Amino acid sequence: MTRLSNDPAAFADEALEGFVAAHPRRVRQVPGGVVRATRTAPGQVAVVVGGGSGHYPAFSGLVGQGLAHGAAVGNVFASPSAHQVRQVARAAETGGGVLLAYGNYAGDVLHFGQAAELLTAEGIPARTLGVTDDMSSASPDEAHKRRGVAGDLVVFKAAAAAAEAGQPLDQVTRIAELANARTRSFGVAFSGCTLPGADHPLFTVPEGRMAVGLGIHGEPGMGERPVPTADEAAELLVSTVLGELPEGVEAPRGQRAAVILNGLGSVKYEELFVVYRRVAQLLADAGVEAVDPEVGELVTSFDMAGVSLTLCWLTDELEPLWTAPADAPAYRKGTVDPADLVVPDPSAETAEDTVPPATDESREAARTVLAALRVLKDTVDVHADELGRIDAVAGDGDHGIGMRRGSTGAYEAAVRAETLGAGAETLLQRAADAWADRAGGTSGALWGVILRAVGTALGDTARPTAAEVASGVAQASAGVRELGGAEVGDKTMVDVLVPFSYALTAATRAGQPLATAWDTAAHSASAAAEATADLLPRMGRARPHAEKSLGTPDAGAHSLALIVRAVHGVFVPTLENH
Ligand SMILES: Nc1ncnc2c1ncn2[C@@H]1O[C@H](COP(=O)(O)OP(=O)(O)O)[C@@H](O)[C@H]1O
Ligand SMILES: O=C(COP(=O)(O)O)[C@@H](O)CO
Repeated sequence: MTRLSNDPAAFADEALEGFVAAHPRRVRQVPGGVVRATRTAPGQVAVVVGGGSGHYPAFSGLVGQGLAHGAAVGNVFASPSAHQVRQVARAAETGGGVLLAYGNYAGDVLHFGQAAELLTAEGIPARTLGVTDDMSSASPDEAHKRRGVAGDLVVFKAAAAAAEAGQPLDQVTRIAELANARTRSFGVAFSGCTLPGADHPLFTVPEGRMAVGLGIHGEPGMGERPVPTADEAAELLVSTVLGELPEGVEAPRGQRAAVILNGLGSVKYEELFVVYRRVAQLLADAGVEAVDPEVGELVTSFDMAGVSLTLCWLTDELEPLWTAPADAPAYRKGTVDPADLVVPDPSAETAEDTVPPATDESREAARTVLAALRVLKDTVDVHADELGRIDAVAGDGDHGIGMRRGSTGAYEAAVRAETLGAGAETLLQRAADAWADRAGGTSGALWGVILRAVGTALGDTARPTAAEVASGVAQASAGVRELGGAEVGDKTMVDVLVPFSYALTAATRAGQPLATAWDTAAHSASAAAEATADLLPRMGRARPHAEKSLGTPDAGAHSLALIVRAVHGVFVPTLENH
C-alpha cells in the first residue's frame, strides 16, 4: 500500500521536489528532471538516464559524480517525454555529446529515440541504449525485446565511469553495450504494488504462492510456484541466471561478476541478507568471484514484495568501471573528489506567447477543434478508471492516468493557443506537444503524432474539407505505425486507427458528408476495439503476458474508439464545407 500522497496525479512531481530538497549538494532540478549539482569537466560525455517514477533510486537517485549526469523523470510508471529528455540532456551536456540510457520499455524507446534525433539535429551528438537484462521478459533469441530492471545500474555505471575517464561518445556507447550484453537478471515476487491513490494492488499472488519472472511495473510474474525458503529462493535465482551465459562466457567457473541482489520495495534488508548468504555460497561453489556485490534497493516498484538477482559477467575493461568511485544520492562507493557546485542559470525557457498568422476560416475551425479536445478530455476523465483496469490485466495499469494527463495538457495548451488567435494547425500542434510532454509513456508519444498529423492536414489558412480531415487521419495512422512499429493484429491502438482511417477515407471519397462518414468510421472503430479482445499482444507492455490479456480488449484501442465516438457530435458538422 502506498499510504502517503496528496493528489495522486501530482505524486511524481511532489516526490521529485522533495528529493531535490533533500540532496542539494548532489542534484539540482531542471525542466524535465535532475542533473548533477556539481560541475562536469568540459567535453566529458554526459550519461543521461531516465524512466518513469515509482522505481527509486532509479532513476534520479543515480545522478551524481561517477554515475549519471542527469535523469529525465517521468510520471508514475510512464516514460518521460522526448521534450523532457531533451531538456535534461541540454542541461547536462558539456560539449562531449550525450548517451541516453534507459530500460527497454516501449514508451522509453519512443521518447528517448525522438530526443536523440532532436538533440543530434541541434548539434548535440546523441546515442541511445535500452537496457535488456530481464531474462523473463523474452527468450534469448529475442533478447533485444527484453526489459531493463536492476541491470540498469551496472550499465549506467560502466558508461558513466568511462565518460568520467574521458572516453569519447562512441567508446562510452560501446562500453554500455558491452555491459548490457553481459548482464542478466531474474526475479520473484510475493505481492504486487499499489499505485498512489489506488486501493488495491496491481496484481496479487495467492497466499502461499510466489510469482516467478516479475517485472518492475506491477506486471504479474510469468509463472507461479509455492513460496520457498530463503535458500530455495536463492537457488532458483542463481540457477536461472547461471543457466543463460552471455556470448563469450563459456562456463561460470573462473569468471568474475558484478552481483546485485535487489529488493523491489518491501522485502527488507535483513531478509535480503539471508537470501544473499546462500547466493554467495552458490556463486562460490560455481567458481564465480562476486566483485563489489550490492544487496539493497536499487530499482523498486513502490511497495512490491519481490527480489531479483543480477549478474554482469565482468571483463578486464568492465571491472574497473564497476568498482570506480561514485557519489549519487542513493549510490555511494569509494571516495570521489568533490567537484565545485554549479551556480544555476536562472534563465528558464519561456512559454510561447505568439502564434503564426491564420485566416478567420482556420480560426473558426480551431474553435471547433478546441471543442473536440474538450469532449476528448471529458471522455477520458469519465473512463479513466476503466482504462486503468483494462491496462492492469496484462500491462501496468497506468493507461487512464496517462491519457488523463495527456488530454488535459492538450486541452489547456489548445485553450492558450486559441486565445492567441491560432489557426487549426497551430492549435493542434501545441496540443500535440503538450500531450506528449505531459503524458509521456507509449500512448503519449503516439497521441502526439496523431494530433500533429491531423493539424498538418488542416493547415492554418483554408476552412478544412472532409477530404483533408480524412487525409490527416490517414497520415496519423501511418505516423503511429512508423513510430511504434506495430501493425494490425499486434493488439494495439493501430487495430482501431487503421480501420477507422480506411472507413473515413472510403466514405469521404464516396461523397458522404463528413458527419456521416465519421459516424460510419466510428462504428468500425468500436467493432475493431472489441475485436482486440481475441488477439494476443505482440507489442508494448502487455506482450510478455500475452495469454492473460486474451478476452480483454487492448486499453489503447478501447480509448481511441471511445474518443472517436464521442468527438463525432462536436466538430464534424462544422468542419465540413461540402
Ligand atoms: N508499438 C506500439 N504501437 C502502437 N500502439 C502501441 C504500441 N505499444 C503500445 N501501444 C498502445 O499503447 C497502449 C498503452 O498505453 P499506455 O499505458 O499509456 O502506455 P505505457 O504502456 O507506456 O504505459 C496500449 O494499450 C497500446 O494500444
Ligand atoms: O514505465 C516506464 C517506461 O515505460 P512505458 O513504456 O512508458 O510504460 C518506466 O517506469 C521505466 O522506465
